Amino acid sequence: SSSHKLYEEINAVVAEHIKYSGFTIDDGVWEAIHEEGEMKVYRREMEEDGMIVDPLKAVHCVKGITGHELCHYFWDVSVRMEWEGTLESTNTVEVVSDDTVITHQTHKRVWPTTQRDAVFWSHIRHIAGNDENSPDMWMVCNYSTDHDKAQPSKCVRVKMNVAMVCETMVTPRADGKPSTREDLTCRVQYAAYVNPGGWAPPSVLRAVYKREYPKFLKRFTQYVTNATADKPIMF
Ligand SMILES: Cc1cccc(-c2n[nH]cc2-c2ccc(F)c(-c3ccc(S(=O)(=O)CCO)cc3)c2)n1
Repeated sequence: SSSHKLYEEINAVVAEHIKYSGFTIDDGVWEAIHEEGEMKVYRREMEEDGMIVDPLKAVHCVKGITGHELCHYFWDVSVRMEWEGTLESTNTVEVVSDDTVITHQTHKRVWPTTQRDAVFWSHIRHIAGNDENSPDMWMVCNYSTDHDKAQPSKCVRVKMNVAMVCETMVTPRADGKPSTREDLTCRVQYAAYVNPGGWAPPSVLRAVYKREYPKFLKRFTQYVTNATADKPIMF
């Protein structure tokens, strides 16, 4: 229930991501690392006590799906193994409410670094827009947390703060008929801050980020497109 002690942190993290979701990338510090069609991926080089923690931002435009659908599949742990290529295992350690779960997941090892795992709350939220300068958004935040049911493991635990923020554009039909998927466009903003939690060679980490984020965004958005193609639209 929303009285759960986590909600103070959840509300603060959500507010922070909403504040930065209108971000500008022309402030010179964001370096484009990948552009493919509508997908543009940026990073800024940042270190924290000698470790690479390069924040990442990506924007994408996906035809034929809604922000609600994209966030639903990003939040739904039961389908994560189908689209998250580097995932080795996932375990839901607590269901906080119908919009928040705490998950412990391990990722495949990236040579030569130690295998990583993550324990985080994952919260899905619809922010109803009331006018054009506060648009209607769906978002999912994945934020590291501790949990006594998360087994200690051989992995190095990452600290992460990830947000998927979506807006849906619906092109009105001339014939006034109900919208179809051709009339939908989902504008996606993905922000990820992953502290690897233990030392890893900077060159290896930067290469992994540069390779893995675009791959993940492409594979995940393709997954949602396929999963929703023959289903009624979830607005
Ligand atoms: C997409 C991506 C970017 C950068 C690195 C890698 C990667 N390659 N091999 C291991 C990992 C790895 C290690 C630890 C992690 F926490 C995540 C991680 C990445 C994304 C997210 S999420 O919240 O965006 C999606 C849910 O899994 C969570 C954890 C990924 N994958």
